[in-house]
Amino acid sequence: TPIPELGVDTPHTEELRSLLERVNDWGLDTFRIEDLSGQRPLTAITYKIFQERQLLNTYAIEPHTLISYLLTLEDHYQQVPYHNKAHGADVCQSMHVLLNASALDGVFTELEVMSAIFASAVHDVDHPGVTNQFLINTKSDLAIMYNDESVLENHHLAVAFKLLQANERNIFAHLTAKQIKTLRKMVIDMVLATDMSKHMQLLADLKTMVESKKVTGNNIIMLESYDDRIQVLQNMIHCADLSNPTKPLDIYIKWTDRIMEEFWRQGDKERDLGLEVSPMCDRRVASVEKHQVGFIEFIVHPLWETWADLVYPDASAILETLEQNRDWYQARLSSPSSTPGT
Ligand SMILES: O[C@@H](CN1CCOCC1)Cn1nccc1-c1ccc(OC(F)F)c(OC2CCCC2)c1
Ligand SMILES: [Zn+2]
Repeated sequence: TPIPELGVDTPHTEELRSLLERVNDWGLDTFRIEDLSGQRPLTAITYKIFQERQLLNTYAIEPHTLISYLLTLEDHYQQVPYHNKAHGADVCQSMHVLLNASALDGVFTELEVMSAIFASAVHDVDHPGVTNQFLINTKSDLAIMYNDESVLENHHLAVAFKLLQANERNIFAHLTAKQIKTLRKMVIDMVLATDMSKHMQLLADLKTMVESKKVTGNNIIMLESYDDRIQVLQNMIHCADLSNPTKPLDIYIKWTDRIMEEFWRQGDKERDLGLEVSPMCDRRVASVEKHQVGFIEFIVHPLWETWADLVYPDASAILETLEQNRDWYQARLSSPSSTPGT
C-alpha cells in the first residue's frame, strides 16, 4: 500500500502540509495538527521531523517501517485529558526546535539528534493519567514492577522499546550494534530525566554548567564528555516537557485546561478510594490561576531562565512569552473578575 505523502490519511492534505511547513517554529498549534491529521498528531509531526532532518536517508529507515512504528506508538498513548498523543507530539516538536538553537550548531551528532527526537516522541507512551505517587499509594502493578522508582518513566521506556521488537516496526534495523547501544542508553537517560523528582538536581547541574560555560569563537557551546552532552539533552527534554507556559497564551490555556481535568480525575479517584486528595487535584477547590503562577515562579521560570542563559540569545523570545503569560495569570488572580459571582 502506498504511503500517504504526510504519513497519515486525511482529506485535509493541503492545509496539513502548509501547517507542517511551520514545524521549525516555536508555538506550532499541535491541536490544529491533531484535527487536520485525522487524530494522528504524533505520527504526522514525528514523520515530518524525521524527513526534515533527513534521518530516513542517514539511517536507511524504510518509510513503511517508520510509519508503522509511529502509528503503533501513537495507539499506545492513552486517551487521558493531558498525557495523550497530542502531548507526545508537542514535546517532540518542541524538542526539534530546541535542538536548532544556534548556540548548539553542530554540537550534537546525527545519532544524538535522532535519539533526542525519538526520546521525546515516546517519553509518555501508555501514561495512565495519574502521578507516580498515586501509583505508589495504590500499590499498583506498575509500582510493584518498578519498586516505586520513576515508575511511569520506566514504563514509558519499556513500552517504547518493546514496540521496536516487531520486524515491521524496527526503525533501527540498519544501525550498527554500537549505534543501537548508544541510542538506547541516551534515550533511557533522557526519558528518566522527565521524572519531576529529578528536577531540582537537573536544574542545579545546569546552573553549574552555565557558570562554567565554554564556547567556541562564534559562541557555540563546547561539550567534551558524555556526561556534559547527555546533561544538556536531559535538560532540553525537561524544558520541552515543561514548555506549555512558554507557548502562545491561547495554546497554553488549552494545556492548562487538560492538565487540570487530568489532576481532578485523579482527585476524584482518590476521594472514591478514601485516600487523601493530592494537592491541586480537588475540583471543588479550584485555584487554577494561583497554581499556574506558582508553577511558573518556582519551577518553569527558574528552569527556562537557566536554559536561556545556556543558549543565549536563542531562547530569549521564549522567556519573554513565559513572563508575559505569568503576568496574565497573575493579573487574573488579583482582579475581581476571577472570583466567582462577580
Ligand atoms: O505537575 C507538575 C509538577 N508538580 C510538582 C509538584 O508541585 C506541583 C507541580 C509538572 N507536571 N508534571 C506532569 C505534567 C505537569 C504539568 C504540565 C503542565 C501544567 O500546567 C500548564 F502548563 F499546562 C501543570 O500544571 C500543574 C497544575 C498547576 C501547577 C502544576 C503540570
Ligand atoms: Zn511529558
